[in-house]
Amino acid sequence: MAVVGDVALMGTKISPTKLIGKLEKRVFGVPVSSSKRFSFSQTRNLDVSKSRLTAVRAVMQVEKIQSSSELKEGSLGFDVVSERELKENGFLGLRKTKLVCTIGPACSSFDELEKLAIAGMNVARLNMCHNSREWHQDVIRKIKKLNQEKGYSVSVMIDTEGNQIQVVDHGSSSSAKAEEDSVWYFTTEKFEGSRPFTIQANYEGFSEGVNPGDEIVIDGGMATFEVTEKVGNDLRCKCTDPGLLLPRAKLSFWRDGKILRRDYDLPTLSTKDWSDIVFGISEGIDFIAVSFVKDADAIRHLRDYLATKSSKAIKVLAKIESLESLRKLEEIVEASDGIMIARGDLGVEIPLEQIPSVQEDITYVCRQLNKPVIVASQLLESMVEYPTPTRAEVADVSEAVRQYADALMLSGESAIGSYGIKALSVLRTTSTRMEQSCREENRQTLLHQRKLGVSLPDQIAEQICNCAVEMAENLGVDAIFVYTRHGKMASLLSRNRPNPPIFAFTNDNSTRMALNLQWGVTPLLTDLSDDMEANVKKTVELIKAKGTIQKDDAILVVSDIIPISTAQTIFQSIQVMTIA
Ligand SMILES: Nc1ncnc2c1ncn2[C@@H]1O[C@H](COP(=O)(O)OP(=O)(O)O)[C@@H](O)[C@H]1O
Ligand SMILES: C=C(OP(=O)(O)O)C(=O)O
Ligand SMILES: [K+]
Ligand SMILES: [Mg+2]
Repeated sequence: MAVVGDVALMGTKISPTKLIGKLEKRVFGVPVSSSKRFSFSQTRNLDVSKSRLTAVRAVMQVEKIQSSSELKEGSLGFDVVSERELKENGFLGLRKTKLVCTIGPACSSFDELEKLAIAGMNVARLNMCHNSREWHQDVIRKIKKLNQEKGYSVSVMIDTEGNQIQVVDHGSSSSAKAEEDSVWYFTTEKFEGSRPFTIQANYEGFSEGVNPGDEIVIDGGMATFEVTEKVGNDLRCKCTDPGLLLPRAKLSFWRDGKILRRDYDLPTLSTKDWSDIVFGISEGIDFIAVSFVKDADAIRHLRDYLATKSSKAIKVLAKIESLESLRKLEEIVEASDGIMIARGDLGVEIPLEQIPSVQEDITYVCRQLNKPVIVASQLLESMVEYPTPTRAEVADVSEAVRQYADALMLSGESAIGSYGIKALSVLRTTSTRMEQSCREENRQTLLHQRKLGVSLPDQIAEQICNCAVEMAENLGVDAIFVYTRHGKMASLLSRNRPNPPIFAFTNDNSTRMALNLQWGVTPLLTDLSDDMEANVKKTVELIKAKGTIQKDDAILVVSDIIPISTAQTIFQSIQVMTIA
């Protein structure tokens, strides 16, 4: 009571009793009913988090009897996890925020990968900085096998090593400690055995433009050195802020409190990155995340390359992790298929206290420009070591969900941590809870959408999707169905962050895998014809047969199947149907 009184005194307009009601709703999840249909949908999902646990358990039990997810005549390409979540939790219980897991030694076995898939991993990320080609190939093949044989639908992303200046060797196999005032020698010269207080950097030109008096910051603040002398290309430095030197620690150079921007002669994609990309194409990956993007050129270049070299559509994500990429944010977002806010390295380049607002800005720009955005790095960092997250970490995850990020990513938590599955379930339950709060507050009605379309068909598509979502909200429909070959309509609907789930029916498997990163979209692989009536009829029947749709459920149907065969008129429409 005292707390409520305090809150009221602090100027909130909500009366204590109303506030208690609001808190109860938050804590116990009592639904706010706005319309009859809406409340009907919600009462089926009273305790989403609890029934979700049942869902995961249930999936674990049925997984053995699931058949192939590949398209069969008259079947619906539902992945086993979404299908189970839908059966257990109803339409509104489908999680909106997508989950990405970095795969490392802690989770690379078939069983561990399957546990992550069951626990909701939508995309598996392979960081090409680490491990061997064979290791990555083995992981990709296991994921494909899980998808094909056990009915999961996990997309594969490779993340390029990129060009960055980092430590190759600091004289110790694990971490080395830099003590205050100790003198260290930075060089690119390779040395055999141990050479105390010597740090080998990976790039010949690392010291170009660096002068005595400048600072070298390790991993964004782990330790700091002052350059005391330049010896040829090498640097003699004194440790001014003691700390740890980890393997492959990253180096940044500072003068008068500002990061030193030097025109490194380093392309965004190195020779190794190109060979990793060729490897990725041959393994049928779905996404390439490009590290240390400086401008839109590298992204355009890669997309052009993929258009000619890859038979399937591979989506290119730009990682925002440098000052340059922030300066050219809009052109990079426009040129790419999606964005990763790589807060790890971004925190090396900009002051840490700017990360939260920069994250919010990037998330906003991405939604405006209709590109999916992943919030990455240190979301649950303490869970690399501990089985529960800190309260601050849960608050960070919730904030990313409140900002309507499309996806959240685990790094070390899943790659090397002992509690990867637990970390994933923290992401799942935390995002589900925040999504519910956003729904109850109807926060999506506050979203403003920038006009995107230039051509008339693009403008029509955009208007149809904006209006469709408004209708869906006003009518309180149970689900939105969209028929889409390339995923554009599905993403335009998702951009409006509607309350009902978006079922995106597509006949293109790469569209289906790409939509795994899109907020609120459940992609389904199915045959589509030019006859929209037939498509709708067939998919409703198939969903009905799954037992997930009920009498009187209302479905809003959006279609933009553009006939490929004839010069028929393009027909884009919104229809609402009630299940008889
Ligand atoms: N494929 C892998 N093999 C071995 N270790 C890995 C792999 N992927 C990730 N890791 C480990 O997980 C940590 C966190 O992953 P990530 O954030 O992707 O990399 P980094 O810390 O290098 O930016 C890495 O520092 C590394 O120790
Ligand atoms: C995701 C990131 O990139 P990487 O893990 O490849 O450094 C990051 O810097 O936050
Ligand atoms: K990387
Ligand atoms: Mg990075």
